[in-house]
Amino acid sequence: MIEVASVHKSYNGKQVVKDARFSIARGEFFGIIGPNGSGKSTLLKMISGVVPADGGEISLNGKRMGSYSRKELARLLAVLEQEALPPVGFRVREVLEMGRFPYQNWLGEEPEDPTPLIEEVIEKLGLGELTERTLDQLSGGEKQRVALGKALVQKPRVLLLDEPTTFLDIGYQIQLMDIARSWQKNTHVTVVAVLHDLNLASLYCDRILMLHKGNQISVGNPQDILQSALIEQVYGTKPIVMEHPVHHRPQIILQAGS
Ligand SMILES: Nc1ncnc2c1ncn2[C@@H]1O[C@H](COP(=O)(O)OP(=O)(O)OP(=O)(O)O)[C@@H](O)[C@H]1O
Repeated sequence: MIEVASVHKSYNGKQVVKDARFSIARGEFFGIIGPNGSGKSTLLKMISGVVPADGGEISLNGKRMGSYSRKELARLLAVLEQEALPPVGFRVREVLEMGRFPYQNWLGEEPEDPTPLIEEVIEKLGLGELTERTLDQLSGGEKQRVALGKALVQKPRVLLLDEPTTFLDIGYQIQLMDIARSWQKNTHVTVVAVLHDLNLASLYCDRILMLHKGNQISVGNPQDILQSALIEQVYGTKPIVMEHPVHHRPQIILQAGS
């Protein structure tokens, strides 16, 4: 359970996240949406502990984030962001093995052999043919799958995804989101995902937080949040919102301007 209470953050005197307050249940798939610069990544970075909040409190399982050691946090949280990948000379298998660092002693050993878990992730993410390649030999989409693989190998309680579908074609977007969701269902990991694509947010999230200029506009299920008038107010463009014929969730259809 993640609790965010009255959290705010400023850069150069400008508040970029203002009074964020919400909670995320264990095992929930929680989305954060909002226009460019609305504070999504900053909020995610505060949840992961990378960026300190200026005020308010974030707690995880009833304990303040600041009271966890770095190693404890690394076992609890994994973040998917491409910048988190190591230098390009590393091979894919080595990168996946790095996901086990939080569990290793100073000799690089851990009580249980992680190989079956690493093999499971390689298989689930279809990385089999890439394991001996170095990162500079991968496409943007392949790197994104490796970054997700490293995060899953970490076996976190909370998986933080910062725009996970960037660089991915529609097939891989769905594949990555499906993998995150099936992992969530099987392991009860809590997923917090910053998403630009409102249709993906609609299809995969249990609840969504909408931000606008650092303000928390609303938190609720996709039907509550993905309404045409609210989207227009926040994004400045009016979409048509229909019910998805298969999933019965909001489907956002963009309209070209005149
Ligand atoms: N390290 C920083 N120093 C100064 N300003 C920053 C820093 N990081 C973010 N900002 C500013 O804070 C605001 C929110 O940025 P943030 O990256 O959280 O937004 P976002 O909603 O994730 O945007 P995008 O959708 O464009 O990725 C922006 O105005 C940004 O310029």
